[in-house]
Amino acid sequence: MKVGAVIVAAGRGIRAGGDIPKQWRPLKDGTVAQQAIRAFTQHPNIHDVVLVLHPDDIKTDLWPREPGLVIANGGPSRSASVLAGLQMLTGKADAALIHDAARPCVTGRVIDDVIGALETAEAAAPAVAVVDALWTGENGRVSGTADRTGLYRAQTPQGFHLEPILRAHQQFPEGAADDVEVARRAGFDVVIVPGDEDNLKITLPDDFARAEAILRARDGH
Ligand SMILES: Nc1ccn([C@@H]2O[C@H](COP(=O)(O)OP(=O)(O)OP(=O)(O)O)[C@@H](O)[C@H]2O)c(=O)n1
Ligand SMILES: C[C@](O)(CO)[C@H](O)COP(=O)(O)O
Repeated sequence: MKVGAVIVAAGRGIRAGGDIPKQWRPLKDGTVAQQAIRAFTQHPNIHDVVLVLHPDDIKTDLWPREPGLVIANGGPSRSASVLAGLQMLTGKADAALIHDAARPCVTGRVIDDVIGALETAEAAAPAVAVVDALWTGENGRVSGTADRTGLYRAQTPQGFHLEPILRAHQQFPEGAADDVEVARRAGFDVVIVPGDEDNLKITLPDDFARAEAILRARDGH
């Protein structure tokens, strides 16, 4: 099974603040996106990597010119960006791992587990079980509680066989929170593989320091 990767990096990182989109901010010995990209370009079982960029970023020097990267134009939603990336894998891969450029701490173990699950599963994605109590809140006060049984926090990379997920995204183009949601709309069976608490999505300003500490601890410096 030939596996490709789609790294979606066409967002604007509004919640993270800063002068440039979060995926282009410095992180350890590169940028946020570069750390995510390297996890896939340096993985022995990933053959093609597509980087999906916002049109405003393509002509800039913000994005890393990593060797072998194929570039796709992102769209107005994450789903649209994913579809653009998947289309660039047509004819090149049997399966696709779809990953947020905003998740720079992804490990080879998570990538291996998603690829391994695809040997027998229609789709596979990493997640961590919810272990905290869950509330609803209004105006700074608890308005209710919710049962956490069976709830997971989804991560990426989310893995699929290429043609089915491409068709699913074409069939269900309206925004979805993730690719598993699109796959479920198309009736796929999705296997959960163990996620990683360190595989955070950089979303808010404080997340950069946490990701930096994770990467430095992993390398011992
Ligand atoms: N139209 C979009 C929106 C998001 N993404 C990518 O999808 C990933 C997850 O999205 P999110 O964390 O929400 O990133 P942003 O949309 O940039 O963040 P914000 O909502 O704070 O603007 C990111 O790597 C982002 O670059 C994308 O490729 N195309
Ligand atoms: C795809 C994702 O990272 C899975 O948890 C998440 O849904 C992205 O959400 P965002 O609002 O686009 O950051």
